[in-house]
Amino acid sequence: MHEPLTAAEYRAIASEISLPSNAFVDGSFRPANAGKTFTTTNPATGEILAEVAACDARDVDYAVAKAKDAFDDGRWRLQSPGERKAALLKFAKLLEENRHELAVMESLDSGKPIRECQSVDIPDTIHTIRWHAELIDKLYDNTAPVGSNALTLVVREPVGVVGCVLPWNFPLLMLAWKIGPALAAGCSVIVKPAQETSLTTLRAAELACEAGIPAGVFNVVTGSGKDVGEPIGMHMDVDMVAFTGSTPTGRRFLRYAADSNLKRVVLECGGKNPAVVLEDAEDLDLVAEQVVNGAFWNMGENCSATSRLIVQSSIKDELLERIGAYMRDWKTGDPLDPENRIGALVSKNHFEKVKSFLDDVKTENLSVAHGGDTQKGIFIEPTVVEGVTPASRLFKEEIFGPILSVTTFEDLSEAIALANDTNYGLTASVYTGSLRKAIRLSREIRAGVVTVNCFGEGDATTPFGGYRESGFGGRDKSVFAHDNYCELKTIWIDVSDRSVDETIR
Ligand SMILES: NC(=O)C1=CN([C@@H]2O[C@H](COP(=O)(O)OP(=O)(O)OC[C@H]3O[C@@H](n4cnc5c(N)ncnc54)[C@H](O)[C@@H]3O)[C@@H](O)[C@H]2O)C=CC1
Ligand code: BAL
Repeated sequence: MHEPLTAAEYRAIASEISLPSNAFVDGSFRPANAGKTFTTTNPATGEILAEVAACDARDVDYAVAKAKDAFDDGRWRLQSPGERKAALLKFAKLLEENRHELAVMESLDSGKPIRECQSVDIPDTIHTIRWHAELIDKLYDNTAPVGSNALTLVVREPVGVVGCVLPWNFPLLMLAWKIGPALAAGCSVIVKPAQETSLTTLRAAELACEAGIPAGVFNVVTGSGKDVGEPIGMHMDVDMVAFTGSTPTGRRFLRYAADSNLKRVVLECGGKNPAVVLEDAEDLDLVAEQVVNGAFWNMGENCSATSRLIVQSSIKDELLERIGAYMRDWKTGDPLDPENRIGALVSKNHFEKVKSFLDDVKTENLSVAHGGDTQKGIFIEPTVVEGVTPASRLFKEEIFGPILSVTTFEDLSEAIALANDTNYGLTASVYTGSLRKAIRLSREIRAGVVTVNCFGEGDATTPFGGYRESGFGGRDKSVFAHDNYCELKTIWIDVSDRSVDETIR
């Protein structure tokens, strides 16, 4: 269904593509109130793609008012689950019909390899919208076991107006993780894409409207974190914020909520994710393949990226050799060429941040086992660094780039201690031939997702989110995400027989 095109075909789409640039509010595109714009560029070439509306607090006020009107008059939330499902399924169908255009737009705006956009970002986005659409007419509300004098209903109701504040690393997919359950639940949304990557979000809002999701329900306000993100966080009529991004910005949303209306906040933040490889791992080729995929998928610009390889010392050299062999398939270059698995980093600023970790390799006298080249514009070759200790910045800080650090251990207790030696707790993977050790590691590592003998983030049915500074307030994906966007209401109906003298409780 998602057949890949050739590089020439993708480039032809890129040369003809029409790029949205205005905010999308109440069913139509509109410039920023103050008429300001910011430039979005293709990070792989530096070419200017579009001048996008630089909105501010007044635009946020306008969009929130429209979203609140839509929520209050019930044009979406009061539709039956079956009707909302039908509109969301049509939205998914339109995304699918426009998948090549969306994949190219995503790649141009973010530097992501088209091969990933076409095989992961776009199909997973569509699947996420479909999955939440399909869920809503299969969920039953509850009654509580209160006895025969009352009937109690425990019902879910949509939380209200939701601000979705998004990162630049998976622009469409993170949009789907938030708006899939939010719209399915009957909420209205104000989406703030990252400034680096606004384009596909704007196009998605247009397609949602075409699919019959009523005006005012899905709004997009483009601009900076300060000018748009903060006013959303502080707004008295925004009932909830769903955020994916860095931990420092996540903290800000908790402060905004405390300083405004105590809005609900769900945060999906950073990670410093370990892959723990024991000497009894059954297939070191499979381990190498999975570790390479975990570390370098999306250039390591991924909150779940494997960034710390924690390997038993007896097999370190052999595993690194096999990792080197798999890395040969990971070619760096033009993101629109499906042969390339490593594209450009998202921006010059981000490139400088990632490159600073390579500078640490020199100052800390660490050894580069593979890669390390930064010579091509803002491209960084996948890199594996050996001999990293817990004291190193490479071990402690989220790099969000294609750099994998390697640390060795002698026994299981040391492996667990190293894996947990972080303030984060998003994902981890463990590789062992022993079921007992796999289960022990899975239970002892403090992370929201642990994969055994593979790397991954689960699928639409499984919750995604982190322990400690990786997350707060709820999970993305699965039926648990649906609950994030719902209030629980208790309705207590007295059915006691008043003809007899009975105490009414
Ligand atoms: N967990 C994840 O998926 C992500 C983690 N990151 C991490 O964060 C680092 C920095 O990347 P950034 O783009 O700066 O992430 P960020 O956390 O600052 O940005 C995420 C979103 O928050 C908004 N935002 C920024 N400052 C804000 C503020 N003061 N108030 C309200 N909203 C605000 C941004 O405009 C964007 O839409 C990366 O190097 C990476 O380590 C970045 C993106 C995604
Ligand atoms: N990998 C999906 C979640 C994230 O990177 O933010």
